[in-house]
Amino acid sequence: MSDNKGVRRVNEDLARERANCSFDVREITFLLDGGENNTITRKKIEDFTLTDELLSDKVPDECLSPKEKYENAVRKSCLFGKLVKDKLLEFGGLETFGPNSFVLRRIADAFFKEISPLLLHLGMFVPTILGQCTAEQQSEWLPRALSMQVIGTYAQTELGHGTFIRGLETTATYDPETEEFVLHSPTLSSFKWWAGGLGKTVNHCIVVAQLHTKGQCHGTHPFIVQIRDLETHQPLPGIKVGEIGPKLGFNTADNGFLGFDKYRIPRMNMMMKNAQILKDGTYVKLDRHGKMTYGTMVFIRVMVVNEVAFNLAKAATIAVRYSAVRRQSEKKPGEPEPQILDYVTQQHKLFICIATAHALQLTSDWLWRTFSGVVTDIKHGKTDSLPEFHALSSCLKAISTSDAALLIEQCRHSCGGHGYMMSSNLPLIYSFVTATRTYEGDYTVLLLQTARFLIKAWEQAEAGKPLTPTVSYLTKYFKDGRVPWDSTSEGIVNAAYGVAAGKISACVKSIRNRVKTGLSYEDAWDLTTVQLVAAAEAHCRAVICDVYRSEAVRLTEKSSPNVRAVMRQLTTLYLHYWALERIGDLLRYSAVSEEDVVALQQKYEELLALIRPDAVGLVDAFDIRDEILNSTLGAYDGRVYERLMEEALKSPLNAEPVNRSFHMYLKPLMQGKL
Ligand SMILES: CC(C)(COP(=O)(O)OP(=O)(O)OC[C@H]1O[C@@H](n2cnc3c(N)ncnc32)[C@H](O)[C@@H]1OP(=O)(O)O)[C@@H](O)C(=O)NCCC(=O)NCCSC(=O)CCCCCCCCCCCCCCC(=O)O
Ligand SMILES: Cc1cc2nc3c(=O)[nH]c(=O)nc-3n(C[C@H](O)[C@H](O)[C@H](O)COP(=O)(O)OP(=O)(O)OC[C@H]3O[C@@H](n4cnc5c(N)ncnc54)[C@H](O)[C@@H]3O)c2cc1C
Repeated sequence: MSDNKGVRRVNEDLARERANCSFDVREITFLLDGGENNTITRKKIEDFTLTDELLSDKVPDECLSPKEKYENAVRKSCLFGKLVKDKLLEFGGLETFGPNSFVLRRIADAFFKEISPLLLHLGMFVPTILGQCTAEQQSEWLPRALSMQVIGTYAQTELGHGTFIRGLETTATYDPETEEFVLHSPTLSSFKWWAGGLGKTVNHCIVVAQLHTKGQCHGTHPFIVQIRDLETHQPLPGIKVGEIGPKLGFNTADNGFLGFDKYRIPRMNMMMKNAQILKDGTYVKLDRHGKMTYGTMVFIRVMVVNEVAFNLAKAATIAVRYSAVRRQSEKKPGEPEPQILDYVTQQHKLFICIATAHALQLTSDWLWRTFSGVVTDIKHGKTDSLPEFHALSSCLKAISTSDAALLIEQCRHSCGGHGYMMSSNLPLIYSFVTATRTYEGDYTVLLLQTARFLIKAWEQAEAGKPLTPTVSYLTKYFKDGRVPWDSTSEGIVNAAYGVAAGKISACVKSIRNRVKTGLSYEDAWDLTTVQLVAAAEAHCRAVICDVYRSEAVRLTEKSSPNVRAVMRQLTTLYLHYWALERIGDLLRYSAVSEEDVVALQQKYEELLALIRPDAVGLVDAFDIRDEILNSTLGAYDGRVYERLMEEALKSPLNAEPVNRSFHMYLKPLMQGKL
């Protein structure tokens, strides 16, 4: 596969796909990056960070022991941290990145095949200092955290409780005599469990604990707690800390446990932006909304939507490129084996992945802008937009993580046996993304939070009160009756809102009927939760369809006709896919007819055929470098079989022709001497 100058050639099928692509790939890259300048900046950063020799591992990470893997991840995290500090700050300072901090996440994937043990430091420790500390506290902690003298994590979840924050058992009892809090873990179930980096890496953590003062409990509050000596790294007296053991993924994140035995911290280590303890132990509540201490979780839920969109784009890139290279079976007797991308079933598996990566990325950009507005409101003392934003970010986090995990697994299936290889990177991408469905709020629990908001919104609509933007559609669909059917993209989005409204209405009726039978509201709610989760999902799907369609139209207003055409094909494919997936709901809540369903299916199959010639161009437009993709199946040049063999030869089992187990066990067994 090399020409005589030693330059590696691109696989011929991939080269042909690229030659036949109908549009300029760079144009879509610019759209996805938010403009050509962002692409230029990203590429510059990638160019000077991804050349480092520390990227290459002689032995694949997956062949190392858990301890070696962790140590390698710490080594790389420190080098990555230094690189960020030295080179990127030189490049213009972190502030110049803005939403481009996503570029850092992208680059980080080239350094860590799994997770950096420092992810929680930058991902949650620093944001919580920014969101929960007073200005004075920030000036104490932020410089130390940013210069990595203090390395931290976020320890909220306990062995006994993750979802139910009010049920956390760790206590922080104020002692006015010494002006200290006494942290204590009264039970085994109160041990902190899961925090990333806690097991071996961090020296500080944010601990969420029940605050007691003057004999009263004031609920959960965050505290900054030093847990290890800065010089020796030994756990401090009164601290019991360790790592929780192997997991499905996240195996380099040293998730940990932590218990306190009457451990004392200074009063000022309580994060005091939203509530304070005065020296004499008086509790002062500053949070007028009541849930401002949940702020870091909301921030991460917003970040996670972008995170999973990017990971789905990686999986789609791997699977589509591989499907263009891989040939299998025959369509007609005697014909050459086709590229597996030519099977319509394969297109059905993969093109929805490309479209969903776009849908989630554009929705994430929109969510980020909405979030910035909410943050500005809060800075001006306005918290009215928080309930709606909590409902919106909760359902988008739940649906995006769940859809992405399912589709990444579909990408793996679509690569057959080779997709099962760790070197394809699909198992690691999946193990990372499937965790996002649970952490930062479980899927069902978050959809029920959204449902709570939707039911209230329905009641407001009934009472003729004004509704906030994302639920204003309820007024339109308030009256019973089926939504008219119209097979245009706009018509499908309207029908999706109609379905959501129909489901919310059905939930309201169920709850009310159950209450009429004498049940309490809580019991009636509980019995209706299957429908409530489905209603929240329908609402969220309508929002994603709406945002994706309108954002794609807006972004392509000035695009070339071919780019506009292919972007339109993808949005239409996405809307048809979901209309067909939820056809039962449409038959129940809209006027769609059987002929309309046939037409939807036919149009969907036509779209698969239209997108087919551009599939490789579309994944190339994600512009994910080989170092970041980290995949034998998905590299730009398509040298799939060569890479699979190269990686196989790196296996430690291939370092010697005969393994010692032959002499120890097999031979004695063969000779009847065991
Ligand atoms: C939502 C809950 C389940 C609520 O439970 P309850 O019903 O018990 O709540 P309450 O009674 O307390 O309150 C009800 C009331 O409050 C409203 N509410 C609830 N939450 C909020 C909120 N957040 N904002 C606003 N309002 C809120 C709710 O609507 C009700 O209102 P009404 O009464 O009016 O109806 C809650 O308890 C909960 O959230 N549980 C989930 C727990 C959770 O999420 N835990 C997270 C632990 S930390 C974690 O998991 C970390 C994971 C690892 C993270 C890795 C980060 C990677 C991400 C990438 C980031 C990249 C960073 C880049 C850095 C780099 O360069 O690398
Ligand atoms: C990889 C990973 C990393 C993590 N990192 C951190 C970290 O750094 N810091 C940290 O503090 N935590 C962390 N967590 C913990 C994470 O936040 C919790 O696991 C998550 O919030 C879910 O809580 P839980 O485990 O208690 O699940 P549970 O709440 O016990 O959920 C179990 C089941 O019960 C259901 N359920 C629970 N409550 C309800 C309800 N009210 N109604 C209906 N169904 C319900 C859920 O839907 C689920 O099916 C991490 C978790 C993972 C997997």
